[in-house]
Amino acid sequence: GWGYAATNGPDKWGENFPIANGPRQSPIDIVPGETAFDAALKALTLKYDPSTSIDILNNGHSVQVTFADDTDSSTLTGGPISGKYRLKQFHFHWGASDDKGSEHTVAGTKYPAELHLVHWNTKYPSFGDAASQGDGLAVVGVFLEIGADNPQLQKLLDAFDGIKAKSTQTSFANYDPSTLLPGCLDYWTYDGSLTTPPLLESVTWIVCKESISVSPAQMGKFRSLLFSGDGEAPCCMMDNYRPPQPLKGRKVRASFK
Ligand SMILES: O=C(Nc1cc(S(=O)(=O)[N+](=O)[O-])cc([N+](=O)[O-])c1O)Nc1c(F)c(F)c(F)c(F)c1F
Ligand SMILES: [Zn+2]
Repeated sequence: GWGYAATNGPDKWGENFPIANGPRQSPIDIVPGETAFDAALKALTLKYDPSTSIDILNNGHSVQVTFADDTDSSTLTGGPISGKYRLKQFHFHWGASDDKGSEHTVAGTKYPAELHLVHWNTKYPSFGDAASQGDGLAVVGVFLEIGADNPQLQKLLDAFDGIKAKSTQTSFANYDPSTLLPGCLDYWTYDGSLTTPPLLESVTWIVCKESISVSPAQMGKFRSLLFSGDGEAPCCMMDNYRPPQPLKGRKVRASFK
C-alpha cells in the first residue's frame, strides 16, 4: 500500500491514484502577498463536544483521534463554508527534524508539524458520500511551531504508549480538540484535496494563520510512533507529509487584512 517511503511515497501515488496530478490538489505553498482579503468571509465557528471523542488510533500513516459523528454535537459552521459540517477525526503530519513536517507551507516556510481537523458536510448522508463531493469535506489546518511545552498536546502524547504500532488503538474519551486551536482564528482558504490517498478533490481547506506551540521533546514523542506493525522491523513514523502541489490557477483568500 501507499506510504511515505521512496518506494511508495508521494512521488509514486499517481500510479494508483491518477487524481494526484489533478487541478485542485493539496497541500500548497501559501504566499501571503498573493492572497486576496475577502470581506465576505465569515468568522469560523467551531463547536466541539468533548463527549464525542471516542478513540486514538495509529492507522499506519498518522495518529488519529476519532469522533462520534452521528449527531451535530461537534460542528464547523461559518468561515468560507455554507451549511454545517461534522467533525469526524483529527490527525497530524510531522517531520524527522524540526525544520520540516507541515504539509502547507507559508512563503516556503515549513513548520515542524501540522494538525488537520477533518469535517464532512451534513447535506450528505455520510462521511463516505461527502468525501466524493466537491463541497463534501472541510479540513481546518493548524501549524505547530517549536516553543513552550503544550499541555493540551501532552494529554494526547501521553496516550501514545498504547498505540506505537500500526493498527493499534485505545479509547480516548472526553478530549476537547478546541484546546488545540490558536487564540486567533484568522485563516486562509482555498479549494483542494485530501493530502493522502485517495487524494479526493473534495476539501475546502481552512488554514489558520496563527500556530500553536510544541516543544522539541513533544516532537520527539510524535517520532516515537511507528509506521510498522507489531512483529515487523520497527520504522519510526516521521516525514508523513505530502509536499506542496501546483496551484493551477487557484485563488487563495484571506479572512484578515
Ligand atoms: O478519512 C480519511 N482521513 C484522513 C485524511 C487525511 S488527509 O491528510 O488527506 N487530510 O485530508 O487531512 C489524513 C489521514 N491520516 O491519518 O493521515 C486520514 O486518516 N481519509 C479518507 C480515507 F482514508 C478513505 F479511504 C476515504 F475513502 C476517504 F474519503 C477519506 F477521506
Ligand atoms: Zn492530514
